[in-house]
Amino acid sequence: MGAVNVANKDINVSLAEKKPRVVFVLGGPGSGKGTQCANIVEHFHYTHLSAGDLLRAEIKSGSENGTMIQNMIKEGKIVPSEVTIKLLEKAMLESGNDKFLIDGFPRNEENRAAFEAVTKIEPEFVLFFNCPEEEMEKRLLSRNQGREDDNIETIRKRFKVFLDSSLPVIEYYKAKGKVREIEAAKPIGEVFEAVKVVFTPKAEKVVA
Ligand SMILES: Nc1ncnc2c1ncn2[C@@H]1O[C@H](COP(=O)(O)OP(=O)(O)O)[C@@H](O)[C@H]1O
Ligand SMILES: Nc1ccn([C@@H]2O[C@H](COP(=O)(O)OP(=O)(O)O)[C@@H](O)[C@H]2O)c(=O)n1
Ligand SMILES: [Mg+2]
Repeated sequence: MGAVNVANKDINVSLAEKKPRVVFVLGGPGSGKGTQCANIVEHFHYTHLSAGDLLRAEIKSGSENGTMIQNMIKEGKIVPSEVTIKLLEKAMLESGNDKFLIDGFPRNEENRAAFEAVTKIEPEFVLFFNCPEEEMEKRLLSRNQGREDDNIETIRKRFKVFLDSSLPVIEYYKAKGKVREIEAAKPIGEVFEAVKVVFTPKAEKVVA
Protein backbone atom coordinates (compact mmCIF):
# COMPACT_ATOMS: atom_id res chain seq x y z
CA MET A 1 0.00 0.00 0.00
CA GLY A 2 2.76 2.43 1.03
CA ALA A 3 4.57 2.14 -2.29
CA VAL A 4 1.34 2.63 -4.23
CA ASN A 5 0.55 5.84 -2.32
CA VAL A 6 4.01 7.27 -2.90
CA ALA A 7 3.74 6.49 -6.60
CA ASN A 8 0.34 8.20 -6.86
CA LYS A 9 1.62 11.26 -5.04
CA ASP A 10 4.53 11.47 -7.49
CA ILE A 11 2.13 11.24 -10.42
CA ASN A 12 -0.03 14.06 -8.97
CA VAL A 13 3.00 16.28 -8.37
CA SER A 14 4.45 15.81 -11.84
CA LEU A 15 1.06 16.36 -13.52
CA ALA A 16 0.48 19.54 -11.52
CA GLU A 17 3.92 20.78 -12.60
CA LYS A 18 3.20 20.08 -16.26
CA LYS A 19 -0.08 22.04 -16.15
CA PRO A 20 -1.60 20.26 -19.16
CA ARG A 21 -4.46 21.86 -21.09
CA VAL A 22 -7.65 19.85 -20.79
CA VAL A 23 -10.95 19.91 -22.66
CA PHE A 24 -13.72 17.73 -21.24
CA VAL A 25 -15.85 16.16 -23.98
CA LEU A 26 -19.33 15.36 -22.67
CA GLY A 27 -22.69 14.25 -24.06
CA GLY A 28 -25.05 11.33 -23.74
CA PRO A 29 -24.14 7.79 -24.78
CA GLY A 30 -24.06 7.71 -28.59
CA SER A 31 -23.95 11.50 -29.00
CA GLY A 32 -20.74 11.16 -31.07
CA LYS A 33 -17.99 12.01 -28.55
CA GLY A 34 -15.52 9.38 -29.77
CA THR A 35 -16.20 10.08 -33.45
CA GLN A 36 -15.64 13.82 -33.12
CA CYS A 37 -12.60 13.39 -30.85
CA ALA A 38 -10.89 11.44 -33.65
CA ASN A 39 -11.47 14.41 -35.99
CA ILE A 40 -10.24 16.93 -33.41
CA VAL A 41 -7.03 14.92 -32.86
CA GLU A 42 -6.31 14.98 -36.59
CA HIS A 43 -6.85 18.72 -36.99
CA PHE A 44 -5.80 20.20 -33.66
CA HIS A 45 -3.20 17.73 -32.31
CA TYR A 46 -4.77 16.94 -28.99
CA THR A 47 -4.34 13.52 -27.37
CA HIS A 48 -7.70 11.75 -27.01
CA LEU A 49 -8.33 9.95 -23.73
CA SER A 50 -11.67 8.15 -23.50
CA ALA A 51 -12.48 7.19 -19.90
CA GLY A 52 -14.64 4.32 -21.18
CA ASP A 53 -11.83 3.01 -23.43
CA LEU A 54 -9.35 3.18 -20.53
CA LEU A 55 -11.76 1.27 -18.28
CA ARG A 56 -12.35 -1.39 -20.98
CA ALA A 57 -8.56 -1.75 -21.44
CA GLU A 58 -8.22 -2.19 -17.68
CA ILE A 59 -10.73 -5.08 -17.79
CA LYS A 60 -8.77 -6.72 -20.63
CA SER A 61 -5.45 -6.31 -18.82
CA GLY A 62 -6.68 -8.68 -16.10
CA SER A 63 -6.33 -6.05 -13.37
CA GLU A 64 -7.65 -6.82 -9.88
CA ASN A 65 -10.39 -4.20 -10.46
CA GLY A 66 -11.41 -5.81 -13.77
CA THR A 67 -14.45 -7.72 -12.56
CA MET A 68 -15.81 -4.76 -10.61
CA ILE A 69 -15.39 -2.46 -13.64
CA GLN A 70 -16.99 -4.99 -15.98
CA ASN A 71 -20.02 -5.39 -13.71
CA MET A 72 -20.50 -1.63 -13.40
CA ILE A 73 -20.24 -1.05 -17.16
CA LYS A 74 -22.79 -3.83 -17.81
CA GLU A 75 -25.18 -2.04 -15.44
CA GLY A 76 -24.41 1.39 -16.91
CA LYS A 77 -23.11 2.56 -13.52
CA ILE A 78 -20.27 4.99 -12.96
CA VAL A 79 -17.04 3.45 -11.69
CA PRO A 80 -15.57 5.10 -8.55
CA SER A 81 -13.48 8.08 -9.59
CA GLU A 82 -10.38 6.82 -7.79
CA VAL A 83 -10.06 4.06 -10.41
CA THR A 84 -10.82 6.23 -13.45
CA ILE A 85 -8.65 9.18 -12.37
CA LYS A 86 -5.61 6.92 -11.85
CA LEU A 87 -6.01 5.61 -15.41
CA LEU A 88 -6.42 9.14 -16.81
CA GLU A 89 -3.37 10.46 -14.94
CA LYS A 90 -1.21 7.57 -16.07
CA ALA A 91 -2.28 8.02 -19.70
CA MET A 92 -1.63 11.80 -19.55
CA LEU A 93 1.87 11.32 -18.19
CA GLU A 94 2.72 8.56 -20.64
CA SER A 95 1.49 10.50 -23.68
CA GLY A 96 4.17 13.20 -23.60
CA ASN A 97 1.60 15.67 -24.99
CA ASP A 98 0.42 18.73 -23.07
CA LYS A 99 -3.15 19.02 -24.41
CA PHE A 100 -5.89 16.48 -23.92
CA LEU A 101 -9.45 15.71 -24.87
CA ILE A 102 -10.90 13.88 -21.89
CA ASP A 103 -13.92 12.07 -23.33
CA GLY A 104 -16.74 10.75 -21.13
CA PHE A 105 -15.37 12.25 -17.93
CA PRO A 106 -16.41 13.75 -15.51
CA ARG A 107 -19.68 11.83 -15.59
CA ASN A 108 -20.93 12.75 -12.13
CA GLU A 109 -20.25 15.18 -9.32
CA GLU A 110 -17.91 12.72 -7.61
CA ASN A 111 -15.80 12.40 -10.81
CA ARG A 112 -15.66 16.18 -11.17
CA ALA A 113 -14.76 17.10 -7.60
CA ALA A 114 -12.18 14.32 -7.22
CA PHE A 115 -10.40 15.18 -10.49
CA GLU A 116 -10.16 18.82 -9.47
CA ALA A 117 -8.93 17.96 -5.97
CA VAL A 118 -6.36 15.39 -7.10
CA THR A 119 -4.95 17.00 -10.26
CA LYS A 120 -5.68 20.70 -9.59
CA ILE A 121 -6.54 20.93 -13.30
CA GLU A 122 -9.42 23.20 -14.43
CA PRO A 123 -10.68 22.46 -17.95
CA GLU A 124 -10.16 25.13 -20.62
CA PHE A 125 -13.76 24.48 -21.65
CA VAL A 126 -16.33 21.70 -21.89
CA LEU A 127 -17.45 20.52 -25.32
CA PHE A 128 -21.03 19.30 -24.98
CA PHE A 129 -22.70 17.24 -27.70
CA ASN A 130 -26.42 17.74 -27.32
CA CYS A 131 -28.43 14.98 -28.99
CA PRO A 132 -32.00 13.67 -28.58
CA GLU A 133 -32.29 10.27 -26.90
CA GLU A 134 -34.10 8.78 -29.88
CA GLU A 135 -31.11 9.51 -32.16
CA MET A 136 -28.58 8.29 -29.58
CA GLU A 137 -30.52 5.04 -29.12
CA LYS A 138 -30.55 4.42 -32.87
CA ARG A 139 -26.79 4.99 -33.10
CA LEU A 140 -25.93 2.79 -30.11
CA LEU A 141 -28.03 -0.09 -31.40
CA SER A 142 -26.11 -0.04 -34.68
CA ARG A 143 -22.64 0.75 -33.27
CA ASN A 144 -21.51 -2.87 -33.70
CA GLN A 145 -18.38 -2.69 -31.58
CA GLY A 146 -19.32 -5.78 -29.60
CA ARG A 147 -19.83 -3.73 -26.45
CA GLU A 148 -21.64 -5.46 -23.60
CA ASP A 149 -23.46 -2.23 -22.74
CA ASP A 150 -24.89 -1.50 -26.21
CA ASN A 151 -28.13 -3.44 -25.63
CA ILE A 152 -31.50 -1.78 -25.10
CA GLU A 153 -31.73 -2.73 -21.41
CA THR A 154 -28.33 -1.23 -20.49
CA ILE A 155 -28.83 1.71 -22.87
CA ARG A 156 -31.95 2.75 -20.92
CA LYS A 157 -29.98 2.61 -17.66
CA ARG A 158 -27.18 4.70 -19.21
CA PHE A 159 -29.68 7.34 -20.38
CA LYS A 160 -31.07 7.59 -16.84
CA VAL A 161 -27.56 7.92 -15.36
CA PHE A 162 -26.81 10.61 -17.94
CA LEU A 163 -29.90 12.63 -16.99
CA ASP A 164 -29.57 12.15 -13.23
CA SER A 165 -25.79 12.37 -12.76
CA SER A 166 -24.00 13.73 -15.85
CA LEU A 167 -26.26 16.64 -16.86
CA PRO A 168 -25.72 18.32 -13.46
CA VAL A 169 -21.97 18.38 -14.20
CA ILE A 170 -22.69 20.13 -17.51
CA GLU A 171 -24.92 22.61 -15.63
CA TYR A 172 -22.09 23.23 -13.16
CA TYR A 173 -19.75 24.23 -15.98
CA LYS A 174 -22.50 26.21 -17.75
CA ALA A 175 -22.78 28.40 -14.66
CA LYS A 176 -19.03 29.05 -15.01
CA GLY A 177 -19.42 30.02 -18.68
CA LYS A 178 -17.31 27.06 -19.79
CA VAL A 179 -19.73 25.03 -21.92
CA ARG A 180 -19.47 25.05 -25.72
CA GLU A 181 -22.66 23.34 -26.89
CA ILE A 182 -22.88 21.55 -30.23
CA GLU A 183 -26.09 20.34 -31.91
CA ALA A 184 -25.08 16.71 -32.44
CA ALA A 185 -28.07 15.28 -34.33
CA LYS A 186 -26.60 16.16 -37.73
CA PRO A 187 -24.34 14.28 -40.14
CA ILE A 188 -20.76 13.75 -38.85
CA GLY A 189 -19.22 16.34 -41.21
CA GLU A 190 -21.69 19.05 -40.23
CA VAL A 191 -21.14 18.41 -36.54
CA PHE A 192 -17.39 18.71 -37.10
CA GLU A 193 -17.81 22.08 -38.84
CA ALA A 194 -19.38 23.39 -35.62
CA VAL A 195 -16.64 21.75 -33.54
CA LYS A 196 -13.93 23.41 -35.63
CA VAL A 197 -15.33 26.85 -34.83
CA VAL A 198 -14.93 26.14 -31.12
CA PHE A 199 -11.30 25.05 -31.49
CA THR A 200 -10.20 27.77 -33.91
CA PRO A 201 -8.51 30.73 -32.19
CA LYS A 202 -10.54 33.96 -32.41
CA ALA A 203 -7.94 35.94 -34.39
CA GLU A 204 -7.92 33.32 -37.14
CA LYS A 205 -11.74 33.36 -37.29
CA VAL A 206 -11.70 37.08 -38.11
CA VAL A 207 -9.18 36.59 -40.94
CA ALA A 208 -11.07 33.60 -42.39
N1 LIG B 1 -23.26 12.64 -36.48
C1 LIG B 1 -23.49 11.32 -36.56
N2 LIG B 1 -24.46 10.84 -37.35
C2 LIG B 1 -24.71 9.51 -37.44
N3 LIG B 1 -24.01 8.56 -36.78
C3 LIG B 1 -23.01 8.97 -35.97
C4 LIG B 1 -22.70 10.36 -35.81
N4 LIG B 1 -21.67 10.47 -34.95
C5 LIG B 1 -21.36 9.22 -34.57
N5 LIG B 1 -22.14 8.32 -35.18
C6 LIG B 1 -22.15 6.85 -35.00
O1 LIG B 1 -22.88 6.61 -33.80
C7 LIG B 1 -22.24 5.62 -32.99
C8 LIG B 1 -21.86 6.26 -31.65
O2 LIG B 1 -20.83 7.23 -31.86
P1 LIG B 1 -19.65 7.42 -30.83
O3 LIG B 1 -18.71 8.42 -31.42
O4 LIG B 1 -19.09 6.10 -30.43
O5 LIG B 1 -20.46 8.12 -29.62
P2 LIG B 1 -20.15 8.24 -28.06
O6 LIG B 1 -18.65 8.13 -27.87
O7 LIG B 1 -20.67 9.59 -27.66
O8 LIG B 1 -20.91 7.14 -27.41
C9 LIG B 1 -21.04 5.13 -33.80
O9 LIG B 1 -21.42 3.96 -34.48
C10 LIG B 1 -20.76 6.27 -34.77
O10 LIG B 1 -20.19 5.82 -35.99
N1 LIG C 1 -16.08 8.54 -16.29
C1 LIG C 1 -16.57 7.34 -16.63
C2 LIG C 1 -16.72 6.98 -18.00
C3 LIG C 1 -17.25 5.74 -18.31
N2 LIG C 1 -17.60 4.89 -17.32
C4 LIG C 1 -18.22 3.58 -17.61
O1 LIG C 1 -17.99 3.18 -18.94
C5 LIG C 1 -19.22 3.06 -19.64
C6 LIG C 1 -19.03 3.39 -21.10
O2 LIG C 1 -18.55 4.71 -21.21
P1 LIG C 1 -18.18 5.32 -22.64
O3 LIG C 1 -17.79 6.75 -22.45
O4 LIG C 1 -17.22 4.43 -23.32
O5 LIG C 1 -19.60 5.25 -23.38
P2 LIG C 1 -20.17 6.16 -24.53
O6 LIG C 1 -20.74 7.40 -23.91
O7 LIG C 1 -19.00 6.48 -25.42
O8 LIG C 1 -21.20 5.34 -25.23
C7 LIG C 1 -20.18 3.97 -18.87
O9 LIG C 1 -21.55 3.65 -19.09
C8 LIG C 1 -19.74 3.68 -17.44
O10 LIG C 1 -20.22 2.42 -16.99
C9 LIG C 1 -17.44 5.26 -15.99
O11 LIG C 1 -17.77 4.49 -15.10
N3 LIG C 1 -16.91 6.47 -15.66
MG1 LIG D 1 -17.46 6.87 -26.67
